[in-house]
Amino acid sequence: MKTFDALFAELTEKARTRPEGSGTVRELDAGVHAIGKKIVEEAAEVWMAAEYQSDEETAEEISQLLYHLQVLMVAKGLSPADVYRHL
Ligand SMILES: N=c1c2ncn([C@@H]3O[C@H](COP(=O)(O)OP(=O)(O)OP(=O)(O)O)[C@@H](O)[C@H]3O)c2ncn1[C@@H]1O[C@H](COP(=O)(O)O)[C@@H](O)[C@H]1O
Repeated sequence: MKTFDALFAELTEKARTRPEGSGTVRELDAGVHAIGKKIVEEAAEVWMAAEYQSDEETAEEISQLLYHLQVLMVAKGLSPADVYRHL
């Protein structure tokens, strides 16, 4: 099972090596504005799933929101520690 930190390390490596076919690289190239829109879209999907769908579907939507938040962190050069500091 993948953790938040393990996914972040994977995405950081993708940004560095830019492998062919990586959705993360594509999203990073689209820029912060596009990533931000994706975050808002995923947040709405989390909300709708929590109200109207199963716990499993809600968990999946949450995982997608976390992914897009991490892509934004990579785009902005923020580390998990920068975030954890505020928790
Ligand atoms: N965890 C994720 C992940 N969660 C969500 N997503 C992306 O978010 C999209 C889900 O968004 P939607 O539900 O809106 O589906 P969609 O509308 O069909 O998606 P789009 O057409 O908008 O891309 C997926 O299509 C993926 O592009 C993810 N993309 C990648 N990962 C993981 O990130 C790592 C690196 O991935 P790559 O960079 O693609 O190699 C791998 O471990 C992946 O498993």
